[in-house]
Amino acid sequence: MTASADDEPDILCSELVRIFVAKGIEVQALQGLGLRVDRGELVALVGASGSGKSTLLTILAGLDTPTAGAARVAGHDLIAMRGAERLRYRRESVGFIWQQTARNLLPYLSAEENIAFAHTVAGVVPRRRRAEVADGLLDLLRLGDLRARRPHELSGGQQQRVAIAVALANSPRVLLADEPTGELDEATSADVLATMEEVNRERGVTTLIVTHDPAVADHVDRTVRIRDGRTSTEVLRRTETDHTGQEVRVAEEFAVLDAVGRMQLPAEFTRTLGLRERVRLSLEPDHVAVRPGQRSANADVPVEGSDG
Ligand SMILES: Nc1ncnc2c1ncn2[C@@H]1O[C@H](COP(=O)(O)OP(=O)(O)OP(=O)(O)O)[C@@H](O)[C@H]1O
Repeated sequence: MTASADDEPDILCSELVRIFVAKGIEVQALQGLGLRVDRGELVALVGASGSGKSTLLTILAGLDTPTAGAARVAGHDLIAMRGAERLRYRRESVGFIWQQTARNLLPYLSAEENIAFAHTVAGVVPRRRRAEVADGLLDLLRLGDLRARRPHELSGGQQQRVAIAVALANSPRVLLADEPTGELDEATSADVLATMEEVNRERGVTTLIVTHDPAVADHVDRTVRIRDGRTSTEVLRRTETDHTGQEVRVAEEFAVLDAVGRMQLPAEFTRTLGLRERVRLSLEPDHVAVRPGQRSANADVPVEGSDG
């Protein structure tokens, strides 16, 4: 492990590529993806099915390695990391929550025993402190009364709350969740997302949630969208006070410009203006204009594609 400077982001990916070869056919699941998540941030990662979200999360979890590019998480270089460090990274630096509630917990152990098992496997928390750490987590996740129940005696939402406690057992710097509300109904999903928000606030654990759940917008300040294996847009949200003194949430969407100046135009823009293959770019005083490269039927009317 390399010691990380205090201002180093907890997740930093650049030009990440992951190519799978299945039956002789190459699939580029990640195509030069960049992502930065600062310490203590709570970020949602969204994108259509097949856009590369799970591929990215599996790499960040230390379970797969990219074909090319750079990725650092919690001070670890995920590309250079080998056997023993990789194992230690998975046990100490990251916690995971999977969509399938059953995948997160051992079915024959109670909530409390599942946390104790995570402690035993990793051996990070000293024995004398384990009971106290488990009590703190059961309190934080509102599981005090349910500590002796086994997974099948808990609702889906309660199981995911135990899963969060288990993921936090070894005080990881980074929490990764792959569709944590995918098997839950709307009300339970909102409860699990609110719990993750609270855990992030209380413990300061850097959290990345991959989700299709639109309700996530109510719980995170930043949503990153992946399209075709690249980060395409980000939505930033902030709370402002309007002229009547009311607090309102304001959301603003940005296109992501990568280190070498590439960005993706929204599919709706390219479709509406028939932009394909070649476009005309021009630098205006305060914006860049993108025009169709092919001659338009009415050449006198320039079509402005983007105003920055
Ligand atoms: N092990 C694999 N072998 C071959 N192709 C794969 C493999 N894993 C993923 N892919 C392909 O990589 C692309 C990205 O898949 P990925 O599972 O990362 O998408 P996703 O955004 O998580 O989708 P979903 O929202 O449906 O889970 C897809 O085209 C998928 O078929």
